[in-house]
Amino acid sequence: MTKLVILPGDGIGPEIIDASLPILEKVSEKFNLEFSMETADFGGNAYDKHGNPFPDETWEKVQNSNAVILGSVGGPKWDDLPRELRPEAALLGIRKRLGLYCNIRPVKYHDILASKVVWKEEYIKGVDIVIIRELTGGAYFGAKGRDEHKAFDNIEYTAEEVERIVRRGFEIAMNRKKVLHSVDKANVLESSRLWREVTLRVAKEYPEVRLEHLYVDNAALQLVINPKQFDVIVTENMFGDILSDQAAALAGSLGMLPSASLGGEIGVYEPAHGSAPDIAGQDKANPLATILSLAMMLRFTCKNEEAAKAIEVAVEKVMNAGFATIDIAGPNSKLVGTKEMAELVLKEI
Ligand SMILES: NC(=O)C1=CN([C@@H]2O[C@H](COP(=O)(O)OP(=O)(O)OC[C@H]3O[C@@H](n4cnc5c(N)ncnc54)[C@H](O)[C@@H]3O)[C@@H](O)[C@H]2O)C=CC1
Ligand SMILES: CC(C)CC(=O)C(=O)O
Ligand SMILES: [Mg+2]
Repeated sequence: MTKLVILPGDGIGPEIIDASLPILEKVSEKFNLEFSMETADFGGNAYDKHGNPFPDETWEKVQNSNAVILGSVGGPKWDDLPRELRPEAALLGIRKRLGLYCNIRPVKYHDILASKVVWKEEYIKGVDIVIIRELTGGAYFGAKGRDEHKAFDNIEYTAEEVERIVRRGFEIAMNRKKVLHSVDKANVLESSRLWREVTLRVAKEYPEVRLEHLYVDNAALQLVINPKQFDVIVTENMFGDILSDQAAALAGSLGMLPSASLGGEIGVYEPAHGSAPDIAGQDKANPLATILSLAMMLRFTCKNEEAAKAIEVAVEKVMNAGFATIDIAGPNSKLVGTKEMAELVLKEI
């Protein structure tokens, strides 16, 4: 029995979660897997109800689970709250409390997106990148301060924090093309100099892996002009946050990017995107990032590769049949909404 806690969150969170969960029921029947599911308040809606974006009851449920399925949090309604009460504080909080230092964000180009992406097909066909983002360190968690005239957010990393994430990078690279790009800003930042030193030290244990270092500004450029050179990218928290949104353009939309946050006993699975207030409540959101995050849960928490693949293949089939939500639709697409897209995937399983 896999105990799941579902945190729908804010904005498009509840609609993408509602649409996607029936797929898990179907997978559980087909592959004889047992799940229990409990829903809990988290994010802006939790603040409205409890005065706390990450209520104790939610934390209790999370601690008693094997995995968390998260929609998305945040929105303009909560933007003026003090930092510790904002929905985003709950997100950072759950990552830190569960020790989820390793965020895996796969980015894949599908041929069907040719008319949607801005690249000529020869530059992008075959793009298949895994971004490994450090998730519990750096500027989002370092010392912060503010007075009338000054504000700061420290980028802080220990050698141990760098080593464990970089090691994940090498391990994943070993199982793929044995090429690892480490992204830093070692020409300017002390934290990046440490990052690079540790990476070079760990690299000695993986002589088969070709290691390349890139400064983050150049990495942003290279992702646009020559994305096919990348296979596995490992980087610190904020760089990974920014580069993964940028890389989502290679997959046609943020709505195509799933993620797994790992490192402790309990994994969190969530789309890489946010709560998309601009399209919330309109049945427009692409649920595929969430659906593909369920596949990652089956792979990493349930260790059931067959079930994970079944979801990924079903998504592929639906896309190949020309169905698309508006964010990935081209002139010849069959336009569908959030619910219908998820139903189509379900039918393919
Ligand atoms: N993991 C999380 O819960 C995250 C939460 N946020 C929060 O979300 C709120 C909105 O942030 P934004 O910067 O606007 O980022 P966002 O990721 O919510 O949206 C950026 C753009 O991508 C589009 N988009 C996002 N997901 C989509 C989907 N599934 N299908 C189709 N289009 C999609 C949106 O419509 C928007 O145009 C903020 O409060 C932010 O703090 C942002 C990122 C991650
Ligand atoms: C609150 C942010 C760190 C969320 C985000 O942008 C992300 O995890 O990608
Ligand atoms: Mg982000």
